[in-house]
Amino acid sequence: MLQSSNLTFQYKKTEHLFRFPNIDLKKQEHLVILGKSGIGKTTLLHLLAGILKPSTGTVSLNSQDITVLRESSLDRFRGKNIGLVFQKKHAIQTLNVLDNLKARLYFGKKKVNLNKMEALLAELDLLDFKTSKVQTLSEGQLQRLGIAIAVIHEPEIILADEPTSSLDDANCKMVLELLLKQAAKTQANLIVITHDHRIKSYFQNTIML
Ligand SMILES: Nc1ncnc2c1ncn2[C@@H]1O[C@H](COP(=O)(O)OP(=O)(O)OP(=O)(O)O)[C@@H](O)[C@H]1O
Repeated sequence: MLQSSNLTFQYKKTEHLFRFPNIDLKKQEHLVILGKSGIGKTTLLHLLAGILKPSTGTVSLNSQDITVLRESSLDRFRGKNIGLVFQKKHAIQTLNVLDNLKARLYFGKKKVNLNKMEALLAELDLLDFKTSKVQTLSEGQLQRLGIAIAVIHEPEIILADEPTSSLDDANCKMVLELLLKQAAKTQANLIVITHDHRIKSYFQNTIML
């Protein structure tokens, strides 16, 4: 399903060349990538998502090497196949909760299905807020909306950047269980990058950068 091989990356105007270990995940296998601050975790996640182009190496999702795709094809591919849970919440502030999900489906060229959207919001304890504007949500609700936006289009792979670092143990457990449950529902791969060692036990595969 997801493979990366010989990935290296250098930011413009910097000396350091990042070298990343190879990744090989079969369907429904999950991975946590650990490492201290500044080691390159977000850089690796952005390479896996096709947000950054590597200096060398390949990233293949379902046998499609995304490093050879042009910008517009890559946007389409990412919109359809990848779900991103960002450190900073990325809902559209001026839209309500439901419209944020519709926007994500539209971007991924997937059908809008009200029942499906409402079922997901119910699972994430957000159904009562479906017509609420994003600005009025609490931090926890925003975080759960971030997960809903990342998975509503049923991506092949869910990539999460530090989803638990600022959370207490109970919320850390809840967010991880939600991510794992959503991944199981659509048979997606889940990759989490973090420096939060509490979450190691949830994953069968670990890479330490
Ligand atoms: N656009 C950029 N240009 C130059 N250097 C960058 C850029 N983005 C990140 N870096 C540097 O690359 C290194 C790795 O950054 P990255 O965000 O991947 O680390 P990280 O392991 O995710 O850190 P953290 O856990 O603190 O989020 C850091 O030293 C950072 O300053």
